[in-house]
Amino acid sequence: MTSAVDIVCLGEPMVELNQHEAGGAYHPGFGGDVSNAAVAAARQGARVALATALGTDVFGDSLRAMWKAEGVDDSEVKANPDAPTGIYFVTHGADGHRFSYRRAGSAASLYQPRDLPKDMLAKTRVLHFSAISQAISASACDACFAAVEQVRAAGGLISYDTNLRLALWPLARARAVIRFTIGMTDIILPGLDDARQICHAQDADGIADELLGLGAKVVALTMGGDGVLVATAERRETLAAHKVKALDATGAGDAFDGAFLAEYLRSGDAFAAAAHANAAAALSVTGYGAVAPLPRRADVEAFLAGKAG
Ligand SMILES: O=C(O)C(=O)C[C@H](O)[C@H](O)CO
Repeated sequence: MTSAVDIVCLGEPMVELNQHEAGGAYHPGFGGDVSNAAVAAARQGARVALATALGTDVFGDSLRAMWKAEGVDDSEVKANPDAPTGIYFVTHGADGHRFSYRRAGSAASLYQPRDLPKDMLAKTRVLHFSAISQAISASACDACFAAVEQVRAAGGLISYDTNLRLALWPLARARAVIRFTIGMTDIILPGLDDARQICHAQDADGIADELLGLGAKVVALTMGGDGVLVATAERRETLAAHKVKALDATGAGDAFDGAFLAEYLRSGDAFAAAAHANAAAALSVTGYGAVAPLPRRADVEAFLAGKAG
């Protein structure tokens, strides 16, 4: 019997090789946007599971070991002996971080609707996935839509990050799929740069209006140094960004997503959840890699208490 979880994260986990300094060594870590969000939520106390597939290789084994240590449920992660686990490299330049993928034909990209964990999806409170989960292949995209149908039929919430990666698909297709998907989501978590490519509006308020108009119930628009705009049909608030010494923004949006969902499920308050997630995301950029610097609940609370005091 599948035990109930709070959040099922659907998408591709990967091993990360992060070059901290130009010309320097690549440091191993973990990535994959929804896996990052899963760990971020677990570190805030949520019960989280992954729905995906991994290769039966050392990279897949290391992701499973990491999830075990983090308390993330991998019981529904398929093992595919015929396809590899994806990897990606992170390099840093004057214009920020850059990703180079080695993921074509990965086990996660071969994921199909029939691989979905039906029982788990019927019980979860939230399904979280992203446009990367859809961009990696047609079958993975089909699995996302099938999962949305199953979770909505069972009364769960749909959370979606637009994570636009134009190395994976062309903008016209991405925009069409993302705009259609937003119509099925309860919680939409875009970054401002993505939103400007997906929406007609270019200013934060106009983007929030457009996303609510497409059907989202809660919008949390992350705007880097300009903070976060949180909007529902009834209320709207901008939270200022926290000033921290930023080293690597890889996965900052995923840190926000996971912390937001964990806190939203705890309090039912999107504005309190965004304040918590805003602090978690700020802390996540103070170290290298998508997963290692993700803060725990105590870190976020201490940080916020320090700000208040
Ligand atoms: O870009 C991707 O597909 C990844 O999942 C790699 C990173 O971990 C992710 O982009 C960070 O948000």
